[in-house]
Amino acid sequence: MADAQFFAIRVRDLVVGFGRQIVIDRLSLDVIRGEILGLVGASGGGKSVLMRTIIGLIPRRSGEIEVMGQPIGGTHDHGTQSAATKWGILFQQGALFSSLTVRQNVQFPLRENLVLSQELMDEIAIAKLEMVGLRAQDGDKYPAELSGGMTKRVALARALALDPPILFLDEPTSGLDPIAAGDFDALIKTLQKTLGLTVFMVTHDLASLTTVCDRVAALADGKIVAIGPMRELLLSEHPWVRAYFHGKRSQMLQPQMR
Ligand SMILES: Nc1ncnc2c1ncn2[C@@H]1O[C@H](COP(=O)(O)OP(=O)(O)OP(=O)(O)O)[C@@H](O)[C@H]1O
Repeated sequence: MADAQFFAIRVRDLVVGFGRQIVIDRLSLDVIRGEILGLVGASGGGKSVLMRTIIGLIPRRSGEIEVMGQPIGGTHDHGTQSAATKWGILFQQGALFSSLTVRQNVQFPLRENLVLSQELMDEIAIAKLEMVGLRAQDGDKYPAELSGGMTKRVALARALALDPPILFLDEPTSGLDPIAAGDFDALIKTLQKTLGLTVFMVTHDLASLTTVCDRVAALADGKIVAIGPMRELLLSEHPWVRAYFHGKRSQMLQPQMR
């Protein structure tokens, strides 16, 4: 199907809720292969729920989801678990295993999913650490010995361990200072270009949205109310999108965007 080659993620009429609360309400969204899509929305608006549902970690009430041409969840429950391990995922609390070294953390998905010699796993770990801008010797450190920026990079190296075609990032720059956040953004952009990765990124970071995202999608009232390059989002008439990008705080931060 031509569409499956063009789109990395296709979501149709998705409904997700908890008890009486409907969080995602007949939402549709297409993510193009090779793009970095930024997802914005109010706190508690359902961004993480949407991401986790796409990955197959949260059940849906109705709707269709396809990731890299494969249906997620629904009646194919055996596919759910493999989807979560097959795609690279960096959660907001992307905690590393504190009792494992950096190298062992990066190797964790390899151990869980493949049978490889220790030598090969060590080579892969070094390659992944270098890919995210860390040194081979950082592999001997424990998570408690890392800065926030290094921790995110190790979590990213772990997410890349199985060479996923798609990365899911939940607020990857939260908690980083602006320089570390900018460096992390540049790394994501480099990975997109060099590995041809598709990136689905939940973020509140206006700098990330303007500098690395090819398109931005705005989630409000359980739906995608605007989607397009940042310059188009800035022209959106939707009240929530206007308030988000043209509110006092955004204007203070982004005078050049007006
Ligand atoms: N497992 C769950 N059980 C019940 N309710 C949940 C569950 N997960 C999320 N919710 C609810 O779904 C809504 C959306 O939460 P979600 O974490 O997706 O928001 P968000 O847009 O990612 O917010 P933030 O920007 O603050 O991280 C919230 O009202 C939350 O309480």
